[in-house]
Amino acid sequence: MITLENVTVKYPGAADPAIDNLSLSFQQGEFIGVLGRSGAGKSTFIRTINALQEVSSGEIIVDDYSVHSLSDEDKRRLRTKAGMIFQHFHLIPRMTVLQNVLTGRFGQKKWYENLLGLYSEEEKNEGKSVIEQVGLEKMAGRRVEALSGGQKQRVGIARALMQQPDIFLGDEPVASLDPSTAKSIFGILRSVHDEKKLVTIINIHDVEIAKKFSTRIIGLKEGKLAFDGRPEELDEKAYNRIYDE
Ligand SMILES: Nc1ncnc2c1ncn2[C@@H]1O[C@H](COP(=O)(O)OP(=O)(O)OP(=O)(O)O)[C@@H](O)[C@H]1O
Repeated sequence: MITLENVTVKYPGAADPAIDNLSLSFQQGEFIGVLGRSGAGKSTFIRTINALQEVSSGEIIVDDYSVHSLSDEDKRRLRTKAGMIFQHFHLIPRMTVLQNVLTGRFGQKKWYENLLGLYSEEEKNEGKSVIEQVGLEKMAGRRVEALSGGQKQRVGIARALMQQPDIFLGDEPVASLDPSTAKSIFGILRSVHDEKKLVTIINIHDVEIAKKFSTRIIGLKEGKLAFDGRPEELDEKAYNRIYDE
């Protein structure tokens, strides 16, 4: 469903590529935890899959389409199919939970509908249903600025769900949360993933959480693949391959 063929990403002026000749394939239903030291290329990897970052060479193929040869319009359409969850949530603090969640439909609506905040009853009901799915039903009318970090990330997940995605991408979505909240957020992500049979690819620093919730672990080191296997295959030797200097 998602294939990377010899993908290299080199930032202007950088001595070494951030992603170095990576070839990988991901199938529907896989929940992939991406590990690696700081600077290993994890964020670049996620952003490249979402066509937010251009490749320097190689190809990314999603559902038979080569992402980087798509027009800007088609790239936007592809992005609506990939729900992105961010470390710092990227929510609108003064708007309510429901209003934030409804913005997940942004890419699928006409510009003036977005400008005027026009949503159908059906969309509002769907918004309420995804809010319920992440356990925030009592807070749909509350402003996001009055929520805890864990609750904000649940809103982030609900907004991504509102996109009706095929792919979930997460760039360190629990890095600013305490360990127990982080686990509960991963629990929600995994149950949504299983229910919708998505492809989920998430960068994470916490190896224990990655092993507990992923079906597959990818380890990056200096932009190259240092590990690709099942969580139970990530033994000490593999761990050292990813994290040793
Ligand atoms: N916009 C940019 N311009 C130039 N270099 C960049 C840019 N973004 C990232 N880099 C470099 O590319 C490499 C990979 O960075 P990236 O952010 O993808 O790593 P990461 O594994 O996500 O790190 P972290 O865990 O610290 O977030 C690093 O050497 C970084 O300095």
